[in-house]
Amino acid sequence: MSTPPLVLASASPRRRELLGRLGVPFTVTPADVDENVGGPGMRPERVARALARRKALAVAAQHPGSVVLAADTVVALRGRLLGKPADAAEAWAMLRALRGRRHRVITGVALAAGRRVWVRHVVTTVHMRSYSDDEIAASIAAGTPFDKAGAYAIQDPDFRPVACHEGCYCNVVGLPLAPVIELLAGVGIQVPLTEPADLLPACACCPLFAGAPLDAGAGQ
Ligand SMILES: Cc1cn([C@H]2C[C@H](O)[C@@H](COP(=O)(O)OP(=O)(O)OP(=O)(O)O)O2)c(=O)[nH]c1=O
Repeated sequence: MSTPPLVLASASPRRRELLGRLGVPFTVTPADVDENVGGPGMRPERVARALARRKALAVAAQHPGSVVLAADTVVALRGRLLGKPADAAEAWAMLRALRGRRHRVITGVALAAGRRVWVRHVVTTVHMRSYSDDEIAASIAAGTPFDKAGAYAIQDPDFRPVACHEGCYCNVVGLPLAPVIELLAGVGIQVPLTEPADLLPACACCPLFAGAPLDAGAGQ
């Protein structure tokens, strides 16, 4: 049986690069959806899952016969949801609120085939270091915050705002590969992993990338 074509429903260069590392062929069609979902009290997991689902189904409607992968990343700080900052003032507020504290990053992942859709999510706990106001200003001047949930990039080689994280690193960058591998297998797309025995239970994808920084980096 031939495997269905795979479409990544994303405009994110980071998601494109992470999926590319799995070695399965795919094309890209960004999803254009309303990112407002639920009410103010909605749990971050539900928001990330609902938006990933919405993106996958929107692009699946344009690609009958393909399977469509989409994701959505949100940052949750003490019950508040931080999305992408609208302007420099919002980026300042987010980076000051996150400074020296712990928060959660949740990415919802959805795979759609026609009108069927499967959804997963992954949570990573991130501890920020106590960076200075000058470092925040430099990051904003570089333009890094504006397409990132929470106004930062864990992969930013200049700012390096994260002290440490627990769980999946790729999840923070925008695409946790363990559930992606599982969902693709479910529709008959096998990822050519060579060393599955080496994968850690806490994060089945990060060891694949040890020592290999993202080319897409922080700014793109
Ligand atoms: C927290 C964090 C987020 N991000 C990025 C991942 C996502 O691209 C973005 C969150 O926004 P999303 O709305 O999840 O995604 P997007 O609009 O960039 O792309 P698309 O919907 O087309 O797939 O923030 C990082 O690159 N590094 C980080 O450390």
